[in-house]
Amino acid sequence: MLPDHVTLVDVGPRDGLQNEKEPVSAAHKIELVHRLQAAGLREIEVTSFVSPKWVPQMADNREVMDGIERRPGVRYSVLTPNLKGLDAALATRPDEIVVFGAATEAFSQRNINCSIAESFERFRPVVETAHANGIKVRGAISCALGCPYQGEVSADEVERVVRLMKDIGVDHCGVADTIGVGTPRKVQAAMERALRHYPIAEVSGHFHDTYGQALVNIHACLQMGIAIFDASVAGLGGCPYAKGATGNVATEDVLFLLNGLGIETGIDLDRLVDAAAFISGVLGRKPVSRTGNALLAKRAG
Ligand SMILES: CC(C)(COP(=O)([O-])OP(=O)([O-])OC[C@H]1O[C@@H](n2cnc3c(N)ncnc32)[C@H](O)[C@@H]1OP(=O)([O-])[O-])[C@@H](O)C(=O)NCCC(=O)NCCSC(=O)C[C@@](C)(O)CC(=O)[O-]
Repeated sequence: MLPDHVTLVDVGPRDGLQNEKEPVSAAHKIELVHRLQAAGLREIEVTSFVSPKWVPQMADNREVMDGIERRPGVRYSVLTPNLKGLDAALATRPDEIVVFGAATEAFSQRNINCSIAESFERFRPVVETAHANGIKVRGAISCALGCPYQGEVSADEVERVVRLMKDIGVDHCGVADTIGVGTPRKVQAAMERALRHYPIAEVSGHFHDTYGQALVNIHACLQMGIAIFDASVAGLGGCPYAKGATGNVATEDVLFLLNGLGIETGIDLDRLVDAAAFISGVLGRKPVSRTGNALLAKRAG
């Protein structure tokens, strides 16, 4: 049975914009967050507290977090790879923080400059400190369906990292297809490993649409009862450490699917398309979203 309600986490302001070569102003990022919450998004990944040398686009993290007019009922999350990032993030009152590990050693090294074991030594005090401050911790497992350096990734490798997340007290397990190579059976096998250690309400999917498989993978997760997905308005994005990776699945496309299935999200498609048009205008290109472009063309007559 499919779930009645799905939560979409819009990661556009963070995952979507982190790889943009031209600087996007803090004011535009803040406006994007405002438009997303006006469309009904209740979970927004706003920014990351990572090294500005590694990801310059997120260097304005504090300005962006401080500039948002917060709405009750909306959860604002930020990425923190280590205690330095968490300390800086705490000053901006995030509702949730995200630690991001990888299913493969090669990607862990390229993305956060350490081994998987070292990454968890860094995450452990981050989780403890976040919890001591009453903040929930989401974990993301990159390259759970394939790695740009290693290639195939097995379900055993995914489960190893799921266990590490559970061992250090991470509250939620996000399974991420960083390079978009997953297909439904493989996705279900990876999700099944996450579900051995986390309740279904604390497992989510994060799909990049590089090979056009994201929606079918989300449908495969829905069939398992999974009801939380990351998506990125206008299909923004691409990971700086995964060559050729395109954006996350577009939030508009996921919403169109969910609306068609009669699954409740609380999100207004027209206002979401407005948000997609806004940020695409800022970036000077069309949304990478079938639904967004179709509705914009319809509006234009
Ligand atoms: C993790 C580090 C920081 C380790 O980087 P490092 O060089 O190993 O760290 P370090 O502790 O040796 O410090 C080196 C320098 O970085 C500074 N530093 C150290 N930590 C921080 C911090 N938190 N904030 C700001 N500055 C920091 C530190 O102060 C020092 O500055 P310096 O003395 O040279 O001037 C680095 O590798 C990094 O920032 N990597 C970027 C990771 C990233 O943002 N990747 C993209 C997001 S993950 C993703 O997109 C995947 C996901 C989640 O969406 C799911 C999916 O699709 O797969």
